[in-house]
Amino acid sequence: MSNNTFTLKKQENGLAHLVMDVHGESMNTLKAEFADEIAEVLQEIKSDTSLKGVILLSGKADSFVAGADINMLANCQSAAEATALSRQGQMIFDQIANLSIPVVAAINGACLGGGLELAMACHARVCSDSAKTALGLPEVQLGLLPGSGGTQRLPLLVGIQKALDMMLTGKQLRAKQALKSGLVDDVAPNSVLISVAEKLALSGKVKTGQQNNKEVKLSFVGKALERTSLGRKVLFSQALKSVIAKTKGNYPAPIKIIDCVKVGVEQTLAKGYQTEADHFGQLVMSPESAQLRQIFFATTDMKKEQGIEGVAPRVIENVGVLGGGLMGGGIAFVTATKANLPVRIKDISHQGIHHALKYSFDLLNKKVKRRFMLKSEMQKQMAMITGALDYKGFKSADVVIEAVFEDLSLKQSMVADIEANCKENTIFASNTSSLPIGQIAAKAKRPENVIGLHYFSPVDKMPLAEIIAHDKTSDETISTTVALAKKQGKTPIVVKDKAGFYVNRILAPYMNEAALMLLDGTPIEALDKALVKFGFPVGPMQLLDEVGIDIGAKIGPILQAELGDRFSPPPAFDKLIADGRLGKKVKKGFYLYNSTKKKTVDESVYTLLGINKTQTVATDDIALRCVYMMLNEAARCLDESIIRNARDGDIGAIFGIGFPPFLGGPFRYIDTIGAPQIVSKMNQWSKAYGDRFVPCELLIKMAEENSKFYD
Ligand SMILES: C[C@H](O)CC(=O)SCCNC(=O)CCNC(=O)[C@H](O)C(C)(C)COP(=O)(O)OP(=O)(O)OC[C@H]1O[C@@H](n2cnc3c(N)ncnc32)[C@H](O)[C@@H]1OP(=O)(O)O
Repeated sequence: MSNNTFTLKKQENGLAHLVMDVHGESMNTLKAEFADEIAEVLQEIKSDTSLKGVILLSGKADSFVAGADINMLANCQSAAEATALSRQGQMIFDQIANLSIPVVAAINGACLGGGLELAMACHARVCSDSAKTALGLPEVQLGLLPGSGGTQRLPLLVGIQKALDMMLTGKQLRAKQALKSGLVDDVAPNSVLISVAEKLALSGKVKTGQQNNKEVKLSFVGKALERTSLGRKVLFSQALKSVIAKTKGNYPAPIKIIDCVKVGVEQTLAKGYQTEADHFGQLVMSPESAQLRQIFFATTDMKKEQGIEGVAPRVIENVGVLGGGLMGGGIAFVTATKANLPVRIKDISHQGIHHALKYSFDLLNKKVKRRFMLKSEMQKQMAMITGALDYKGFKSADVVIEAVFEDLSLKQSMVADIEANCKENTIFASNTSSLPIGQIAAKAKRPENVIGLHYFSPVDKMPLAEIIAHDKTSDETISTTVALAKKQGKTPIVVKDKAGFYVNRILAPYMNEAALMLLDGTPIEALDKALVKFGFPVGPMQLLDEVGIDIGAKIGPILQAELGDRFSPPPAFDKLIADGRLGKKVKKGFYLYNSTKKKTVDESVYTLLGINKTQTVATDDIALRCVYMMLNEAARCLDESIIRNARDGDIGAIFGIGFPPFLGGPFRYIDTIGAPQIVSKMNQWSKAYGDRFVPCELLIKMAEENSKFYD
């Protein structure tokens, strides 16, 4: 077998198949070292005058090309080196585009980043209708931009607006969407993909060389925006405005993406390519991209871990869910639709079952309405979810996930019910956010089967799951629960059974600090703005409104009892509960929830809490006081082995709380700032504001040694 990545195989019909297969790797990625090989293949194509066309395909069974090799980019030592890589990619793809015989890409599976840029350099594209087929330019999620011509080619294929939307969000298109947008020319079942691509290549309809730019179909408004200089001015300035509003200036890549497109459209393609390469080089070296790439590496590693090393998970065929509320409904949804497992819900009322079924129905129906899903597929998925008021149908459950009210004796009785009604080895997984798993398992006959499986709301969207083993949980239970969470599309972290586990434990002091500043007179909007500017998706006051002020108030005393006074709930907050001010769910919280779209603070909160509004804390200090409380607690969690390592702590905070991804998570952020600086600031604040700011032992030790969490 040849060791070449690219092989040209001539066919009897006069076409050649150009197969890309990076040997020894599960996925094709583009590496600089392929340049010579590609040059040779291109020369071979050019010199064979009998060739009628080329079909570019992947040698991997279910993926095309996953982009440029991110490791290669991470190893770049200078912006000039990364710019040169970009230039090299652009030049090679340009040579493909300039071939005088039709080159058609046959795409099955992931076609992302540089992979899509390669496909766009071909003269036409056909993709399979497989669920695995996804086309997109996700570079922005790595803090980068498409650096092999993507910022110039995509607008020519799908229009400026659609191209910006794809590149600024990194969203991936399924086959049908790709066809509708003009990104691909045809869609076919994978079994006939190559013959459809061949037919197209031989049809005489594929334009080659530089003349392959067909006109993008645009609506009337689309034409006005994209085909007039005034329209484009509006379009680009709106795009920029919306990017700045969304990123608060924390992410440089989106701004540079807009610039590349603008230069290519308003000036010349050549200048567009040059701008793309220059910006790409700068972004590869940016700290934001370095952190975002680390998140990719961390999550890729985590996909391979199985809970307890060397302990294989048991096969899961059936899942039960107790409680049809918001969490139960969400858990049933991801179990049926992502894990593809039949799920049986038990609730005490028909209404509860109905609620849970409706949760899935509404989400799936939205997909059907948008034509992302066939009605028959929706019916198939809905048929996986059934409900009952008793334990009928639970006998075969391998895992039962409990999502009932946060009440210890209720949860203990659920454990007893499952032990009585299910198999000997059925796992009982509790979705508690605050009760110790050891206590839930206290009366269990088989405590080794009891574990915590903590999801975050909304379950269908939030990517994290905390897996909490108490001291008697068996290793097999841990590995099996980790496997289930992964199947449900979650990134699980295994944490220790102590109050608040990891995520709520680090969130609580952050929220408390915001509440204390509010009680000191800092306006609600100033608090929220400061933390959104810092990079959180919402501010702490808005978060309290979303989660429920009563929920926050419930967890506080549990944490205080087990972990100490730094968790004592802010005084006067019980007045909010007494006032029925529970947050968004009752349309009464820190903000007003009337029909107007603009978010407005409910000024009556200040009177209720006896607050004299005066902003005395500077915006940066507002954010840092909250964040440093979180960092300190995260370091304590690592010191107490609540989390297994700093990586889990970073991913947990980013995926569970929305800790700013461009900062890499609490531990990477501590490394960036430096433990000595953090300890010194916290010592200052502890003198000014109280003992809660006293830095933990681990941070003090690290400050003394000037050491870091990561090498
Ligand atoms: C110049 C250009 O514009 C710049 C670029 O192209 S930057 C890269 C843009 N591309 C991306 O961001 C895609 C990144 N990859 C992914 O999102 C996912 O891997 C995927 C959706 C393609 C597949 O997901 P999944 O099936 O779960 O497989 P996953 O475990 O993630 O990946 C399989 C292997 O491929 C590797 N891989 C995937 N894409 C990679 C990439 N772009 N670079 C390096 N390695 C990559 C993974 O590290 C993993 O390696 P391993 O088996 O040695 O651990």
